[in-house]
Amino acid sequence: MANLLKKPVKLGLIQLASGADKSKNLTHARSKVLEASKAGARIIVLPECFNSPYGCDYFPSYAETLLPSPPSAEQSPSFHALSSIAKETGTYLIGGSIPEIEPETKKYYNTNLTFNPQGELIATHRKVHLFDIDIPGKIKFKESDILSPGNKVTVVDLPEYGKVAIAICYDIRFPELAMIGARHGAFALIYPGAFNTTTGPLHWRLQGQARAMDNQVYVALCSPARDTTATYHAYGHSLVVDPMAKVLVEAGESEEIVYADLEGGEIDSARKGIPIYDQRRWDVYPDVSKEGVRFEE
Ligand SMILES: NC(=O)CCC(=O)C(=O)O
Repeated sequence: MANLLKKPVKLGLIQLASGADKSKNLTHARSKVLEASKAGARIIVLPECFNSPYGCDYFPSYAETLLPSPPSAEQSPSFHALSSIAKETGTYLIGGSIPEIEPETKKYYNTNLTFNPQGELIATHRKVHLFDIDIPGKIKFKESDILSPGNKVTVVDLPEYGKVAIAICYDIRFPELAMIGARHGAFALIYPGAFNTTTGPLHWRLQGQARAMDNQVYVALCSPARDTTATYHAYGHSLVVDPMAKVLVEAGESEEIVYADLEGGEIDSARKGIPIYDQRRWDVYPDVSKEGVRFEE
């Protein structure tokens, strides 16, 4: 069986407490990434919209320009902060997400930036499925009022370890995306996210376990800490699930870093024990990971 994860690695999820001040959020993110790297984490994840409050009212005022790449420090302070933190700590930094504005079209996106230990940008993922829901009396949210969707699947190679698939929050509800990532060799599906206090208790853990169980890979969900003074109350509960769908670690609601030690053997033994990965009936239904998958915007 292919060794999807080449060597064991400690994953760190930073359940960051962010506020309205972007530069304070960036400084704070740096101190937490330093803490995680000192604890041995070599792949570190930040939450969705880690440098701003989360909400349609905030996307335009916090949006940064990422093109042409690399952007200047004025165009994207978050790009430069993430790059230098990754380099300073010598870690892979999956930089949650930030609101992005595309300079030519003026379209807004919810965008992840991922850096290698040299501080080089190695992936971007624009949230593909926008969070548009309306549960009467509970929560109404329409990202598509402001944001445009991304148009690609993101699988990135971290040469020392192997591949990870990256997507953002609501993207986790679409198992096709996860399956494509897994079938393109990812050892982990990583979701910076910000579920809320209505859907979080119902589905956050379940979604993480379902994607792990379906695909027999590690799954990590990284949330902001809950701030009840903010307009959007993030669920928290950042967690890591193993390839047998067992929750290895789960945060509470406050700021916290959670860690998990990932090992390739766990993927192999899950797939050997319950061989669904190789029992697919592509003669009965199509393989979504094959036809027409877009890896470029
Ligand atoms: N930020 C998001 O995409 C939230 C998704 C969410 O809460 C859900 O239930 O799905």
